[in-house]
Amino acid sequence: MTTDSFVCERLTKSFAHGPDAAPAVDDVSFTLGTGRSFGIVGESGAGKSTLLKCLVGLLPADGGRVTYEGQDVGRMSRQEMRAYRRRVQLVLQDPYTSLPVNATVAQALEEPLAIHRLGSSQDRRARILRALESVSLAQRTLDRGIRTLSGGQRQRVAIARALVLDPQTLLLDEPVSALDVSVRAQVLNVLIDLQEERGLGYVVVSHDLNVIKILADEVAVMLKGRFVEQGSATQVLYSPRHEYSQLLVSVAPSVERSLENRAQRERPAVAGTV
Ligand SMILES: Nc1ncnc2c1ncn2[C@@H]1O[C@H](COP(=O)(O)OP(=O)(O)OP(=O)(O)O)[C@@H](O)[C@H]1O
Repeated sequence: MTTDSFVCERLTKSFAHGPDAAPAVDDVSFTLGTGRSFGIVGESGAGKSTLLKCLVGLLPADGGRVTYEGQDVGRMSRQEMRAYRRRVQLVLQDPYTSLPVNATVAQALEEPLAIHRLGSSQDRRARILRALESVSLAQRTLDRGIRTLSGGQRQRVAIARALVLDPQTLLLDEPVSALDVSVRAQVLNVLIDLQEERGLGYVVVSHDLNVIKILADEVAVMLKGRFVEQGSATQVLYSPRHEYSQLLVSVAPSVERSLENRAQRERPAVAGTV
């Protein structure tokens, strides 16, 4: 039986107030099943990052409700919020700014464990090695400085930094958009494999429909703060109903190839199509 991890009900968030101010997130509802992927696609400024920040409790919502495994995120005590932020990890789009640039990889991966006061030094080492392996980075990477890594390696370290806490859900904000086309497929493959190995749930936002096609089971199309369409990936991507979704699908390259990869579900190596 499928259970739900996130239930987001009529969520609204505004930054400006007054008669002409449009909410950044406007009456958004969706459900994420445990171990499933929910993709949100929309252009820059649609409200995608704001929505993720509300989900993780970094921004308070103005209206509506988010629950995670039945617990109201807006009503958590400090202690509950701390535990929640271990289980739900936000991976930001730009590994250049989200990682401590002067640290080594080992230090960057240990930091979240220290913040959450988790594990003995032996246990921390085991978690770090497991996370590193999960993102296909060699153990010798641990001694490298963050500055010396390529963009793809940094993004994999950013994902590993989330994984050391053994989360259940990752919120992925444009997980590959800061990367060269040639390394996007590498990182997408890591995310696909991780979900199979660890049963993680994903909420993934992107302006790139191909990324959504590869990662998501359910898809919402976001325009000016609202979900104008949502449904199964196959429905939204094959038979979009809203004219804005139709426009997005019509201009996205490599549609068929990505859909075929999803449909096969053996998850072969993602070709460099995105
Ligand atoms: N801290 C803030 N203060 C004021 N306005 C904000 C703030 N953060 C976001 N906004 C506004 O909210 C709207 C939605 O922004 P958001 O960053 O959520 O969009 P997005 O879809 O993630 O865009 P992008 O893909 O460019 O990151 C925009 O109009 C933005 O200017």
